[in-house]
Amino acid sequence: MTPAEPEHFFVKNKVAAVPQETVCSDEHDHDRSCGSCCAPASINLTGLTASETVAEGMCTPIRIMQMDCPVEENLIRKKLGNMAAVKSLEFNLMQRVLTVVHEPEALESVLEAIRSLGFSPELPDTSGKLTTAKEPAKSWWPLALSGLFALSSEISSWMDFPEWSAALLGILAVALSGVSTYKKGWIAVRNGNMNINALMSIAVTGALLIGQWPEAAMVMVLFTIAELIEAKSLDRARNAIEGLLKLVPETVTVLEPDGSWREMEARAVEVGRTVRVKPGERIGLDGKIIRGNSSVNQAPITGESLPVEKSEGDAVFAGTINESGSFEYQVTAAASNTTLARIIHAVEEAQGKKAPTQRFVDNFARIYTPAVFIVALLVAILPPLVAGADWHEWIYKALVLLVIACPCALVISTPVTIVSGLAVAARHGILIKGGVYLEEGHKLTWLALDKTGTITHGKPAQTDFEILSDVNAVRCRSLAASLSGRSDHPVSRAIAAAAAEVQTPVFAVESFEALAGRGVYGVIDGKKYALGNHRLIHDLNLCTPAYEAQIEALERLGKTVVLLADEHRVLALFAVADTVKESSHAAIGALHRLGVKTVMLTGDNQFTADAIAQQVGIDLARGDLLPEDKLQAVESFGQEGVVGMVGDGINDAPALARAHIGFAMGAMGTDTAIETADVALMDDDLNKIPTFVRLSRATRSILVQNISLALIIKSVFLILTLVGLGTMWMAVFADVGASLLVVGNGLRLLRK
Ligand SMILES: Nc1ncnc2c1ncn2[C@@H]1O[C@H](COP(=O)(O)OP(=O)(O)OP(=O)(O)O)[C@@H](O)[C@H]1O
Ligand SMILES: [Cu+]
Repeated sequence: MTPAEPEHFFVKNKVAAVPQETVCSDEHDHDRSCGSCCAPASINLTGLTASETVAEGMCTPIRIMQMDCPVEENLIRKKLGNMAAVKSLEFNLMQRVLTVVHEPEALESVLEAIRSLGFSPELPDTSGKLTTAKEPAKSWWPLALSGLFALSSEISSWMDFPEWSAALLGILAVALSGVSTYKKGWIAVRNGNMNINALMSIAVTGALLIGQWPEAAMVMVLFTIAELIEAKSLDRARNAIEGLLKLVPETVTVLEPDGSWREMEARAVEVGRTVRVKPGERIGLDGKIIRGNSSVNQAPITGESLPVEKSEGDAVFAGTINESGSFEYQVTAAASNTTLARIIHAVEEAQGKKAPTQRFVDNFARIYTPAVFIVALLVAILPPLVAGADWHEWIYKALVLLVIACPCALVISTPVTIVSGLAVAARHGILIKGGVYLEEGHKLTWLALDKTGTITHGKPAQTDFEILSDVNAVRCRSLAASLSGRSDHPVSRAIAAAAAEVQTPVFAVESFEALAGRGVYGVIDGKKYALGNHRLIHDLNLCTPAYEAQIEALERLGKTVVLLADEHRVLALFAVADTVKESSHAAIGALHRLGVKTVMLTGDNQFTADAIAQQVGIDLARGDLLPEDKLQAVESFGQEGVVGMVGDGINDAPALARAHIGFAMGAMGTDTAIETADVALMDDDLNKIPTFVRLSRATRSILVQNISLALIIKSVFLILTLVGLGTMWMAVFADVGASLLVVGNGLRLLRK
C-alpha cells in the first residue's frame, strides 16, 4: 500500500469539516514559507577587503587618514563626484574610509584626484585588510611658541608699543600655527569649496590686511588648538570600539601533533586546532570545549559579568575570561572571524551609515555656510558703499561673520554622539546595526515578543500524558516518539525526550512532514498518523466538545497540548510546559515604565498565550498565529508608531524584518542572527531591550542638546557681531568652544 500524500489526507477531511470557532478555521496554506526576500540584505562582515568586482565596476575601500570631518568629505565628494569613471562614493568618517565604486581601470586616476586635494590615500594590503595606520605624532612646540607670540602681540598692542612689534609677533604666530590651515584652505578654494579652512584663511588674512595683528594671531592659534583637541576627542569615540579587540590575547597555547604545547600567535591558528586555557587567562579564539570545564566571564561580548558555567561541548568566545578551571577547546573560527571580530566589524559598518539627524545636519550645513558667506560679503560692502560707513569697521564685522559661518560644531556633533552610542551599546552586548535604529529606538511604541525562547526558555518538558482511545499506552508513546523524534520543534523535542526516558521503541516513519503551526504527520507501518495541536485535530474533523474541554483545561494552566491521531480517531493527549525566564518579568516591567507597550505573538494557542502573558505581565497576547499572521500583527501595530519585534532571529526572520526595529536574541553563537537583525542582543536576557531604549533616548536627547547648543551659540554671536560687540577671537572661541562642548557632550554617552 502506498502512503497517501499528506495533502490528500487533509483535503479529504477538510471538505467534511464543519467550520466552528474562529480559532480553528483557517484557509492558509500549511507550507507557506516567507522567503528570504523580506529579510534585510545581509551585511558583509568580513571587514575591508581589497577591490571587489560589483555590478557597476570595481569597489575599492580607500583609507584617508586626513579625512575625518565633513569638510574633507565635501571636498572629495565634489572632486570625485565629477569624474565620469566614478559611480558612487561612500564615506565613513569615523573609520576614515572612503569606498569608491569605479570603472576597473580608473583606480589610479581616482587616487591621483585624492592626492591632488592634499590627502594621502592608502589601499588595503594584499591580505585584504586595511592596516590601521597611526598618524605620526606632531610636535607641539611650534604651536606653543605661536601661542606665546600671539599673546605677546596682544600685550604689545595693549601697551601701545610701536605697531611694528605687534605686527611682527602676530605674523610670526600666524606663520607658525597656520601653515596647514592655509594649505588646506588653499586647496579648498582652488576646488571651489568654502570649507572651514578656507574661511579661517580668508578671515585671518583679512584681519592681517586691515592691521588687526593680535586678532589674526589669536584666531589662528585658537583654531589650531581646537582642531587638535577635536581630533583627539574623535579618536576617543573611534577607539571605544576598537578597544574591545585589545581584550583578545595575541598568543594562545596550541597542541602540536607530537603532543607538546606551543605558544603561537592567535592569528596563525587554523580552525580545528586544540588550544589550552589556564585559569584567569583570556580566551584567544572562538571554539568548543573538548576537555575540562570552567566558569567564563562573557562580559566583553554579552555585557553580563556573571560568569557562565561551561563544560564539554559548550562554545567559548574570543575575548571572554576564563575564571576558574582550565580546559581545552577546539578552534571553530579564525582570529579574523571570531564573534568579537564580527561585532566590531558590524559596529564599524553601522558607524558608516548616516542616521537621519546626520543627514539633516549635513544638508543644513550645505546651505548655512554659503549663506553666511554671502551675508558676510554684503556686510563688508553694503554699509560703506550705501551709507558711507567706515570700511575698516564693516570689513572687520564681515571677517567675524566668516568665523561664525563654520558649521563644524553642528556637523561634528551628530556622528560623535551616534558613534559613542553604538560603542556603548556594543559594550552592553547590544549590537546595533545602524544609527537609524539607535535614533528610532526612542520612539518605540509597541514591542512584539515571540513566546517560545524569547519570554520562555524554549525548552518545554512533558507534563501530562493521557490515553483517549482503547489503545496500548506504550504503543501510543512509541508512535508519538517516532513522529516527534523527526522534528526540531521544541514541543516535539519535549515529547521525544520524555519517551526516550522510559525507553519506548521507535518506529520507522515514511512520508514525514512538518505542518507549520500545527504539528507533524507521517506514515508508520502503512498507517497515517498525525501529532499536533487542537487546530490540526480540528482540521482532521476528529475533534469533539469533550476533547475541547479537556484541552482547554490544560491550556489554561499555561501548558501546550498536542494530540496523537490516526485517520479515524484521537489516540492520546500530551501536554508540555515551558518555564518563563526569570529576566522576562523584570524586563517587561521596565519597558512599561518606559512607556513601551508589549504584545506577545505566538503560534501556540490563546489560552496558553494568556496564561504566560499573565505570568510576565505582558499587555496583550495573540495566540494561534501562523508565521504570516505574525507579520500582519507586526504591521498593524506598526501603524501606531515605531514597532519593535524580538525573537530568536531564526524562525522569526520575516516578522523581524517587517518590524521597524528587529531584535534578535541570543545572537552570540549564531551568525545569521547577527547578520539579519537590526539589533542583535548577544545573550537572551530581555532586559537588554529596556537598556537599548534608555540608551536610545539618551542619545536622542544629546543630539537635540547638541544641535540646539550649536545653533544658539552661532545666533548669539551673529547678533553680537551685527550690533558691533563681537570680536574675531570671541567668535573663534565660541566656535571652538561649541565644538568642544558638543563633542564632550556626545562622549558622555561612553560613560553609560
Ligand atoms: N513540529 C511540531 N511538533 C509538535 N507540535 C507542533 C509542531 N509544529 C507545531 N506544533 C504545534 O503547533 C503550535 C504552534 O506552532 P508554532 O511553531 O507556530 O509556534 P511555536 O513556535 O510553538 O510558538 P512561538 O510562536 O511562540 O514560537 C505549537 O505550540 C505546537 O502545539
Ligand atoms: Cu475543536
